[in-house]
Amino acid sequence: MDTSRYAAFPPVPLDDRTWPAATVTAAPRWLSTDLRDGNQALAAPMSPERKLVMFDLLVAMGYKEIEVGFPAASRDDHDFVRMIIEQDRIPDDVRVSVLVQARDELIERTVESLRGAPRATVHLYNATSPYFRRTVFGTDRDECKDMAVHGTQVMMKYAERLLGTCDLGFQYSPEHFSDTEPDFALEVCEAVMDLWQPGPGRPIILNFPTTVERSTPNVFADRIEWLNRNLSRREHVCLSVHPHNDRGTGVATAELALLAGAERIEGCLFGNGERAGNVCLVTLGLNLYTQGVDPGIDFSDIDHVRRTVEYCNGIPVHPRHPYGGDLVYTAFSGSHQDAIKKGFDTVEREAARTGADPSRMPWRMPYLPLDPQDVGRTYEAIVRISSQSGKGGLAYLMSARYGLDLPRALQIEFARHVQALADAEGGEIAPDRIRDAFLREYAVASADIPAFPEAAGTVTALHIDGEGFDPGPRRTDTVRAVRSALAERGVRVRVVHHLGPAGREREEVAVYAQCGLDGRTFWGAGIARDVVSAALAAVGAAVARAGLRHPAAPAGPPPLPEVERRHAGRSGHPAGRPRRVIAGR
Ligand SMILES: CC(=O)SCCNC(=O)CCNC(=O)[C@H](O)C(C)(C)COP(=O)(O)OP(=O)(O)OC[C@H]1O[C@@H](n2cnc3c(N)ncnc32)[C@H](O)[C@@H]1OP(=O)(O)O
Ligand SMILES: CC(C)C(=O)C(=O)O
Repeated sequence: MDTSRYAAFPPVPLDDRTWPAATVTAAPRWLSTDLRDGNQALAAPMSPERKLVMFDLLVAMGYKEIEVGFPAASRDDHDFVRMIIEQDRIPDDVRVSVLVQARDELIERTVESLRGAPRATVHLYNATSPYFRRTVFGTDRDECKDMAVHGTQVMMKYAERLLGTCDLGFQYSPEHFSDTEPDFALEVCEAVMDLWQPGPGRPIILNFPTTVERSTPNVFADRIEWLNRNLSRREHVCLSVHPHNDRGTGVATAELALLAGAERIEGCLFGNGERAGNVCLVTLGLNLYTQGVDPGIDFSDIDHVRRTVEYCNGIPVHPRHPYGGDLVYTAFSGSHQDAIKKGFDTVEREAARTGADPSRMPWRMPYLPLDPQDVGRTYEAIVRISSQSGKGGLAYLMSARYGLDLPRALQIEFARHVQALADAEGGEIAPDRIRDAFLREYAVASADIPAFPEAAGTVTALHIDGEGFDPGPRRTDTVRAVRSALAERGVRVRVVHHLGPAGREREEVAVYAQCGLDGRTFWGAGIARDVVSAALAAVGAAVARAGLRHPAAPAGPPPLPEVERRHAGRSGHPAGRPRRVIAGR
């Protein structure tokens, strides 16, 4: 590869820049150009029906400025604009805009397409960079400026036809601004403003694109800060940016531009658009949200947004796309899963201690910058198990999905079984298979435990999972009942542990018995509606696993139970744990 064919981008001389110390405290004005820049980049542009689906989505999400097309481009584009106007589909608080080149015949048709709209914006553009001046237009600087001025004149002439019926706004973009000499971009914009005469009640939008993103975002921010300082009539100018994503830094470009004084951002949902796309409005909006700034856009059902965008564009959204991809709230790796489990446990403890509603507590969670429930996702897919997972992830999954809080030593032992399964099979292991593996291995059917060899074994520890609701006398009674039920069968229990925090409601109890038998340790699990039955089953299972099965006990694994999954609602348990562990036992 020959790097000598490429040149580094020139920096902007701005030594007293202030944007690095700025912070963003309010959302900018957003413009969705899904129906224009997004649409023009599709191999198969949207049909009128898909355009309408996209338009309705954008309106429902709360976008107030929507570029609805390039009416002079095609009959479809023109007719769509006519349709939403004639069918009165544009809400009162939404302003549509249409794009046009600085060419007389196109401008007339474009302005005409807006007839009957109560408010709209005409967006005029021409490229201003030296390369385009030379190669595409064959003009010098003055001629290039004249294109913009003439286009504005023509636009204003035709706009008179809409006088009194339409509140017509005006937007001008020096296309390829990021490759244009800043002083020339300013000169062109000033000439356009001299004609339009922005003032009170007559604003102008000046929109500065990185038509092709070719520099780092700081260079663009310097350019925006320079413009912000040098544009005249600044209070009547809405300084807008239109970042593309050729270097993969469209989001950073937009965010630094905001720090530098931009007030409006144009982009597309999930970053559709020419080449590597326009800047992604979902990412920008939710980046603000996770800083505590209201983006003013409804992202509460991100999967609906994603599915609709995929339908309209005919392009799938990458599973790792920020905030909306299928996998972005999922951890496969062990240490991530372990930290997430500990994070949820902390929330649960804190909620139990303070009585706070977990869904209203400040969000702080390892590896999850956003609460998935805020965008309509559940906690179910946070942890998925593969060969990269460890005991923490397993423990989370067993707890969050099946209500089984395994003691640490059992987590470690069970993780080895699952690892062996993952090594043997490769790929992901579905949660239900993990649950089944657990039950098959540890909840071995054993109706009774008369074979427990009094002299040879003892129950080293019983872990009661699900009786955590009562730290007081009832808990003591429970322990007493369990001990005496086992004692009747000649089984001594050394220690009883309670798992799970106080305050958790459960319909079933799981007991995990750690038994020392014949000099080795065997775990067994029992799940039942009462703690005594669960404890007997757990000890029985441990005995059976040790090979000390009572002759009358049924051999083999128990029938697999149905699992009732309950996802916590927004006010539910942060980990979405089911109240009932396993039904039908
Ligand atoms: C960065 C952006 O996304 S800008 C938006 C781009 N979007 C689109 O192009 C989609 C819609 N466009 C179209 O459908 C077509 O290009 C049309 C209908 C507008 C025009 O089509 P045509 O007239 O057949 O020609 P074509 O697209 O090739 O036009 C190129 C001509 O326009 C000129 N031109 C290009 N941009 C501009 C502009 N902003 N202002 C004035 N003239 C321009 C070119 O110099 C060229 O002129 P030439 O024919 O004298 O060499
Ligand atoms: C018309 C302008 C704003 C544009 O789409 C671009 O430069 O990318």
